[in-house]
Amino acid sequence: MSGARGRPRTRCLTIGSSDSGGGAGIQGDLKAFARAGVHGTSAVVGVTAQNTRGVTATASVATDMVGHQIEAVLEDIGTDGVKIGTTWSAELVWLLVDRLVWLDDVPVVLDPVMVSAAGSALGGDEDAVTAVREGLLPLTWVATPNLAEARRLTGLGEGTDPRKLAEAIVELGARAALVTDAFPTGAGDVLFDGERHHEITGPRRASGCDHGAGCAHSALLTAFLAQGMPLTRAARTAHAAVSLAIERGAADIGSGRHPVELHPVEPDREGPPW
Ligand SMILES: Nc1ncnc2c1ncn2[C@@H]1O[C@H](COP(=O)(O)OP(=O)(O)O)[C@@H](O)[C@H]1O
Ligand SMILES: Cc1ncc(COP(=O)(O)OP(=O)(O)O)c(N)n1
Repeated sequence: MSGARGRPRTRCLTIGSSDSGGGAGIQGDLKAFARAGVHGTSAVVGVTAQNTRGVTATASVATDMVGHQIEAVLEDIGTDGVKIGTTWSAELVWLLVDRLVWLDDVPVVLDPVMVSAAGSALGGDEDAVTAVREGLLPLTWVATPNLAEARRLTGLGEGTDPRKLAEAIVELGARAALVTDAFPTGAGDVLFDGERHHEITGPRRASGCDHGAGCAHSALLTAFLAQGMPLTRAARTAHAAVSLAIERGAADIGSGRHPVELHPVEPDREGPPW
């Protein structure tokens, strides 16, 4: 398979849940992959009945079926990057660990989704969080929690400096941690690459179109790393793209928190194209 410029096309696998509203989850990730020019594949671990106002029902997919999806993708198509979103149970997490531990040199981005912007619970129980901590974080290249998720993962309290949260996640085994929407004023993220802290800042958008922002951000980050972009540039480019996607969001879709609307991203160029 080759891309428009004759090079082999980059492939990325998203492991997460369906959002019936099309803004976040698997649907949001596949749109972000397409925007970044990579071929997206998926392993659906759960289904949500969801719109821009919230989640009304959830169901998980049988764990062995998740395993079959991952095997089907990897044995034929292969992957250059993996993004993990919702992880509903410890059993599912340990299956993912078992399958992903064999991937050599493939960036794994973990977006530990626990609650939607509309306030609906999307994470697993405490056993699932423990399994993420003990099993998945050590396989993770970059974890991308928001502040609340970072606190739950680390057990650190309200008011903990986001830089300390990122360091604690690296101590738990991730190679790097990017705490999203980490500043009380303005907007932006805090990245700890295992050695140094980087602040990624930008204007705060108030369009009301932020549903799917976290999914789009971590999916773009996965795509950029899979394409070989250095981590700090990938993190800055993903934030800039999502910030614009909030500003120019899909305000005509739904009556709650409208979805983000990603615009084409060309990571081959020196800087962000916007
Ligand atoms: N109002 C906003 N204006 C600009 N950027 C934002 C805004 N809200 C979130 N972001 C950016 O969107 C990305 C996803 O972050 P976040 O919304 O925290 O994810 P999640 O949906 O997982 O909570 C981050 O790069 C963050 O800085
Ligand atoms: C199925 C599903 N997965 C993940 C999320 C969380 O999406 P996110 O991008 O963090 O955006 P918000 O929902 O917080 O706006 C989700 N909602 N559904």
